[in-house]
Amino acid sequence: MRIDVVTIFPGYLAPLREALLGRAVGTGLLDIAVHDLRDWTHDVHQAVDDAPYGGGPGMVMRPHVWGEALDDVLAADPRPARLVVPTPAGRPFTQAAAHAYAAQERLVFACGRYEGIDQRVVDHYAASMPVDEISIGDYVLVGGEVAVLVVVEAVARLLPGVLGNPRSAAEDSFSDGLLEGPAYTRPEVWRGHAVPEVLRSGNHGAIARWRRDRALERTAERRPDLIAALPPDALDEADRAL
Ligand SMILES: Nc1cc(-c2ccc3cc[nH]c3c2)n[nH]1
Repeated sequence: MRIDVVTIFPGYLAPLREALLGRAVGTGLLDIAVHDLRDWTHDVHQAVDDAPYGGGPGMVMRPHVWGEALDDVLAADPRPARLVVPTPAGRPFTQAAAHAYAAQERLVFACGRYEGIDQRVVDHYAASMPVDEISIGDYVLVGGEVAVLVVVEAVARLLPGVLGNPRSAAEDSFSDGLLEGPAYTRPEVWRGHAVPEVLRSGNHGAIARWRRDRALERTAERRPDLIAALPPDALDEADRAL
């Protein structure tokens, strides 16, 4: 997979070179290119923003700079790409979306700043390629870069070979529509808190049941919306008895 990120703060994307993602890049599982939007400006001030039509606070990112940048970035690789634009007004980014993105050959991220990017940029490219305006949560960041870090990490970990143990991704929270339950490791007792006995019993059937029950309890308590969204056949009789 190739990932391109266009931003006025390339340094914000440095974490993509670290740890798990850095190794994925180093082993060729992932190809990441970060581009400075200002490289496509032609004025001495390298202006990328201007006042909003209709008035209002802040500035809006100018369409022509974005157009020149995205034209060049898209042309640099023949693989079909999906343009992803983080915005508080976007569709929620979910684990299902992460799986869909992991199947893409190429993702191009446009990082907005200020009050965002002139809407005509999204409208223009949406006429010729898939474009997603996505939100990583109902809170407002200062720019799209942090959202890109979140999305790239959620997607990259799903790529074959990136995670040491592929079962981790298969047993993720949300993989079965539920939140993960609690996890424990040594010591058996820590500050008077003991590990639940069933987890030390060696009874794999009882352990699986206990973990499922804890996941159901946690999901019902913290995210009843996920319970409501489960398909009718998702809960078995034992689940319903909980
Ligand atoms: N989920 C979420 C996305 C954002 C976001 C994305 C891009 C820009 C550009 C300027 N402010 C931004 C905020 N905030 N919260």
